[in-house]
Amino acid sequence: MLFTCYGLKLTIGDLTSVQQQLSKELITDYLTQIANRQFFYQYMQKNQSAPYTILLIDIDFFKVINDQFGHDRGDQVLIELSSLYAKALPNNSVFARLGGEEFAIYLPGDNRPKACDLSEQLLSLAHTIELAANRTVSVSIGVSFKAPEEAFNEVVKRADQALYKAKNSGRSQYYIA
Ligand SMILES: Nc1nc2c(ncn2[C@@H]2O[C@H](COP(=O)(O)OP(=O)(O)OP(=O)(O)O)[C@@H](O)[C@H]2O)c(=O)[nH]1
Repeated sequence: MLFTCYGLKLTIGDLTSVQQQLSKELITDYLTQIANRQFFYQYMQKNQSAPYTILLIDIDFFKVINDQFGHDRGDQVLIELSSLYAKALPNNSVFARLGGEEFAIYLPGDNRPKACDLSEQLLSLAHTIELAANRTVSVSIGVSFKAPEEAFNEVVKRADQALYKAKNSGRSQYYIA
């Protein structure tokens, strides 16, 4: 069967694929192609019953990277970091770009040694992105574990406070809330 939509003749199959594409675009970050903020918060809201860990990751001095190496290189850094992290993360985690140079990871469970190992790994991976001779990217990370009965926005708030401490203590490190 054919439908007419904005002057185009579309089959049901076409409409389904357009709809699927639009649904995917709504939850995907346009630049890095990982999940976006909207998807991340919806996912957290729906997965509140079991223990989980949140990692907030923020690239250090990103404004300086843009200013010194150009906005395109800045974009490239966001893409490279996303790709490195997406490959390194466990399959059951959710990785999203919250906006700008800030990323978040939802990790099922609240295993502290595991969160520490992962944070160390993410700090090291950032340093594999070279900006110039002897100059690499660095990130700061804030970690929080969901407390019983704690609302998801409170868990994120504590991770954000830990991130703030990591930034204020010299960057390129992680803190646990
Ligand atoms: N290239 C690029 N830059 C972006 C994008 N989104 C936000 N920015 C830039 O990211 C920069 C963030 O700067 P700040 O919030 O000052 O943070 P910072 O320089 O990383 O400093 P610290 O977080 O304190 O280490 C701003 O200059 C924004 O313009 C983007 O999609 N691409």
